[in-house]
Amino acid sequence: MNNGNNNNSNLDAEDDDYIPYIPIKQRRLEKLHKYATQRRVTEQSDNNIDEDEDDIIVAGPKASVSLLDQTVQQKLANAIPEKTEEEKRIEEEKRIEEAQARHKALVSVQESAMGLKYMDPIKTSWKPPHYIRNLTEVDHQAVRDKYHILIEGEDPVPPIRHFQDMKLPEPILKYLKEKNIEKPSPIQIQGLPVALTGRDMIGIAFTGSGKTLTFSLPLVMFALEAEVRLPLSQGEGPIGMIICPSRELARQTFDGLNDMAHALTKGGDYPELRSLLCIGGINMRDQQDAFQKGIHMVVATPGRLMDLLNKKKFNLDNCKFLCMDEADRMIDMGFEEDVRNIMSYFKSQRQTLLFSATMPKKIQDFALSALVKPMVVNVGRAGAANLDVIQEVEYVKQDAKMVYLLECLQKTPPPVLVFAENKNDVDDIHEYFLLKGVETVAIHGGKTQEEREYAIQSFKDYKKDVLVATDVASKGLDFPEIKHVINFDMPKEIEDYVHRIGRTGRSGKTGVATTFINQHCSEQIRLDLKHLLREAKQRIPPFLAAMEDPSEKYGSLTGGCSFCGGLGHRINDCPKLEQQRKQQMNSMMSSSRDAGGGF
Ligand SMILES: Nc1ncnc2c1ncn2[C@@H]1O[C@H](COP(=O)(O)OP(=O)(O)OP(=O)(O)O)[C@@H](O)[C@H]1O
Repeated sequence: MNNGNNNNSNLDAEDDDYIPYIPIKQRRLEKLHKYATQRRVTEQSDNNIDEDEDDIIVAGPKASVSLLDQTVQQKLANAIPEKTEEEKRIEEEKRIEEAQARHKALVSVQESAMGLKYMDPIKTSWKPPHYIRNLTEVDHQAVRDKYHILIEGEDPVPPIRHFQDMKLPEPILKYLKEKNIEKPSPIQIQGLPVALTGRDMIGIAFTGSGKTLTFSLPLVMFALEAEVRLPLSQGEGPIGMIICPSRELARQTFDGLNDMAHALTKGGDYPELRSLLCIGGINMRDQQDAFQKGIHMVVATPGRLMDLLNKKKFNLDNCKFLCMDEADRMIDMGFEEDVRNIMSYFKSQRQTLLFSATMPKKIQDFALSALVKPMVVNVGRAGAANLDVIQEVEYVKQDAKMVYLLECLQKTPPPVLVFAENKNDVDDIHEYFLLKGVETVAIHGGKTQEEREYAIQSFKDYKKDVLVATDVASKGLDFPEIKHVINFDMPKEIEDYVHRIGRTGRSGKTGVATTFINQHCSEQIRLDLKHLLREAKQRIPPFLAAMEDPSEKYGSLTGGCSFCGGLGHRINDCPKLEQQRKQQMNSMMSSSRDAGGGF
């Protein structure tokens, strides 16, 4: 990216190659502590302290340790009581988490370079009605308790149980009614007032629980307020932006925004609000009208957005609202660098909202330092599966999967969604179903945009009974009435599993999810799955029940791994963290090689 701040960009890039570095001072102290403990326990000489090649403390006889260090060692040996295994484990976990959290933030490069930190949230003119404001915090908490809403953050905004009390324009209330959205869902009860007041927010709630409306409606209100104050003209805008990890999800969110905007112009004396969809594979000329009159809202995928910003098709000078949907998935899918770069296009403070059904602590840490007085609104454990989904896990041998898949289609009436990890499998299943006379469509990254849109639309319109897809379709897509999700294979990450099965059991309806498992899936993911099933009070099949359980080793695994959210392990054993470290190490080694430097 060339944004006039190359140095900063380089700094930023370095941040992304970040290897959790433990400062020398800390390593030394840890080493000293280890040394002191060993001395007390074994009473051995200190010749055998050092095992690591890169230790800072010099290995060898005591004579080679400085007097100062010897004094510190002696003090530590006398002062620090020996820690239990549990204490050490907790300490180690904390250290890993802190190392991960450092240098990861959702701030623009300039802001971070200038040390700029916003202290107060963005101001909107929206306020809860006085009769809600007059209630006590105890009353508000009673509402939260009733709907199992957990919040964190200073000056909490009150929850509101009825759309009618949210000061929404009449046409919006009518629109919601027409869509059979009568009462706010728990995430909306708390999330809508938070977003409408302009507060930064992390919103976590089950798949299918109405998160999209929680951020889309405030954006429409924000854009409306801005337009009423000072109408946009050509080349201006956007006022706010939603970033989604996939094209399909972006389109769905875009359609929702447009529906609300049309409801406003159709049903009342409200100005026109224009939105722009920025995704790969569509022709921007088709949206020339929005460009010409000024754009209020943008819905985009990160890559395409970067492209358009680079080409100066529009700018974010007046953009004051940013929402990242499926924020954790976006970072996991490798868009972190893009997101950072996008941040550098903002010229002033914005309201930032992050939403997902799965939000491991690493992503919360990534964001929290950049959010201003944020409120975290949480309905259910982050990463927990939707309890309206009946989860069935079956052991199916690799070569029996295709035939058994056909049999599985009989479990429920259509529509059925089948997930497979790779494109070839999707194509094979698609072909097999067509041969068997099943009305099927398929989507994956190798299909053209037209093919993808045709598949989604014909499935949504009930013209096709089965959609076979890679994970593209798992994130946030809202297909009404899906009866059954079949996982032809288990995804590599438990969050993807939660998102996949969350395509059914939406807005309070029950659905079934069947997952094929065999020896091809890793032990780690099987353990995470076992814990997830247990948490959701689902049947655990014998081959998972028989697996050795690490919770026996550690006592309780409440909350699971704080890095990836998997329930079957702790951060110390996290395979994803390990993989990330390896990647970082590789990229550092290659950049070091490129620069002709040594390690
Ligand atoms: N308060 C409500 N009452 C009834 N239905 C609702 C309500 N809010 C949203 N819906 C409907 O529920 C469905 C799921 O909502 P949505 O797509 O926002 O879920 P989500 O939480 O974003 O799920 P995911 O995590 O999969 O993205 C949509 O069809 C939406 O129209």
